[in-house]
Amino acid sequence: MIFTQKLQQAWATSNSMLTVGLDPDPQRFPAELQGRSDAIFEFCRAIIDVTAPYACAIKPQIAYFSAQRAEDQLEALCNYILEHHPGLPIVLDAKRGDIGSTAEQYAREAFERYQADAVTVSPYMGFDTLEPYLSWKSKGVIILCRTSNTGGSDLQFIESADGTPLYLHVASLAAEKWNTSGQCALVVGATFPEEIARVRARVGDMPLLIPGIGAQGGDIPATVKAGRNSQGTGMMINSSRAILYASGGDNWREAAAQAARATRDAINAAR
Ligand SMILES: O=C(O)c1cc(=O)[nH]c(=O)n1[C@@H]1O[C@H](COP(=O)(O)O)[C@@H](O)[C@H]1O
Repeated sequence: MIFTQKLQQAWATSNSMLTVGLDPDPQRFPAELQGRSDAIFEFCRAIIDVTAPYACAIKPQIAYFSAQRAEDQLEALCNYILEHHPGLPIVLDAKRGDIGSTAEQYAREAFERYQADAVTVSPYMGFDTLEPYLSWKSKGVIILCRTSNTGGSDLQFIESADGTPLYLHVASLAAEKWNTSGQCALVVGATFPEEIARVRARVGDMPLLIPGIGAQGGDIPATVKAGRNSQGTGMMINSSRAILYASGGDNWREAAAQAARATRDAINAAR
């Protein structure tokens, strides 16, 4: 199923716009998993199982796996999601960006090796570096636009002669020129609701991946009001650490489920 369709269905069936981010840090794992060679898989599998009812997507961050030499565990997790939670889109957060020939390999990595439904990419090197991802017609290409970190302003706020900041150029290009597959989305940080609204005004109903609530302190009602589309949906609002590490004790599964449910409900209350 194509990415946008899978996402639409997930929004509807789970009544949720929460994306659960997988940033597994073994140092923060509960005691029962310490020292196990499959700890990353088991931690993430449990998190997925308990949070899936409250989520519209799962977003594994690839560096947390590759830094631990655990790409095999990420592969196994993606297979697990496809088998046990087939309605849940997998967003591989890799933030790739390189010349076309290399991008072809990154696209194969995301869409073949990990079977992701979508991948995050940087637009910094221009359209020809995005084309290899877009040639996978059913796959989502999620383009960095206005990132959640403070340093994002260093480049994203640079203005062209008519006063338009770079991040809005990215939004316009994504909506008007680059979206050849109809599967593009944009990353906009919850830490900047005003800019979310400006991006939404430029891109119609295009999906937005919005990290920055939870551990980064973004305001949920302001985010939802700024980012919802004409259907009252249109957002994958990501929370990673606030869910993964809601408790370091024996009740870590229940605490993660509770955090996911509370976040889903807070998002829905603002719709
Ligand atoms: O693409 C992302 O997911 C992303 C974009 C962005 O602008 N800011 C951002 O924090 N993220 C990711 O969101 C995750 C952090 O989420 P929290 O733990 O909820 O703060 C990490 O995987 C980041 O790489």
